Amino acid sequence: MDPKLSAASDVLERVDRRLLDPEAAADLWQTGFPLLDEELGGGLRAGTLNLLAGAQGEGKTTFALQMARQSARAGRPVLFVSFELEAETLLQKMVSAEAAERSARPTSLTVREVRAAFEATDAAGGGLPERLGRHAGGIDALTAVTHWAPQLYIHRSTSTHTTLDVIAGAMKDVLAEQGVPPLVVIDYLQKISMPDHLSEEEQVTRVAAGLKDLGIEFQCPVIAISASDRAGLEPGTRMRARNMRGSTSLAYEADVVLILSNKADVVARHHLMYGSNNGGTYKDWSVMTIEKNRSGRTGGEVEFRKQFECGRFIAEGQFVAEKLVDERVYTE
Ligand SMILES: Nc1ncnc2c1ncn2[C@@H]1O[C@H](COP(=O)(O)OP(=O)(O)OP(=O)(O)O)[C@@H](O)[C@H]1O
Repeated sequence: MDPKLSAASDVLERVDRRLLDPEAAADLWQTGFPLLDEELGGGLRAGTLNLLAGAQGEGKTTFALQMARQSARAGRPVLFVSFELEAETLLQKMVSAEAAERSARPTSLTVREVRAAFEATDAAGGGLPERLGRHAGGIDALTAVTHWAPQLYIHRSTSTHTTLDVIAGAMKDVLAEQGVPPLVVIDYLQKISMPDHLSEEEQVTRVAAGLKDLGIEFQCPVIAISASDRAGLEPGTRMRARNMRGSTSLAYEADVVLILSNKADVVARHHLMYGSNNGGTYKDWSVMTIEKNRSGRTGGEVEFRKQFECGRFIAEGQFVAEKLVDERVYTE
């Protein structure tokens, strides 16, 4: 019988077996952002395509890295497909984020300091422990990262060579080595190599369908960052799911669509003028809108404070209390 064909009774039995076996992998991956997990009905699900889009520089890579770190820390493998940044750059952000999370102080080991240690431009000597050990929390952060680092696989990808098949091959490799499928992160979807004769719309359609298939085949979640179309980058526009490049097919294939916006750009004008908060602090927050959500409520708005100098968002977050608007209230 086709292994993809199952009687509902088999499904119930499978769930029951899973519940009784503490070793069996759960089908939910927590994101590390408790409010987002709540909105998603517990976390990211096996077999889903989860898109992350947003304004330029608003922290898409940072957010995705944080979800990757959460999974690795929980002992579950991650495949990070990076078209944008070198593996070392990603790790620098993660070491800094780890230090910040462990520190009660508002300032902590910054990405810049970690980079100086990695690149030996810090006027210190020795290897990583000696160089990071000069900073408060440096050794603890390095120890923590070293502990979960075997779970994180980084694929340095290029738009000329990294096809869906290459990504599937990397997923197979991780599965073979770890015995369980990885959480997959793609940074970013429109970079995946496709035959040149296809239009961009066709390329994006096939990539989205292919990523969804991989999630189903390997029974893992796929998180893909999406680039914005020109309209979504226009000043005066709030990016929406429809502004993802190749959007019709993307939104159709996706199970979850998350959009990051700068709070100062999307909060209604009266809050800026009369609210207890002000523009200066609103810009320190990113609003995440849950524009599509197959397993829960759609339209949820949660916000996270940025700490980009330490390569992270503060994970606790809060629900957005203010009214948000589609048009930016001011442009610079
Ligand atoms: N060392 C640092 N200190 C402070 N801010 C930084 C540092 N490195 C990067 N940033 C800022 O952090 C922000 C988030 O970067 P990130 O790469 O996560 O955003 P993104 O939305 O993925 O960006 P893009 O649209 O360029 O792909 C950017 O605005 C970037 O300028």
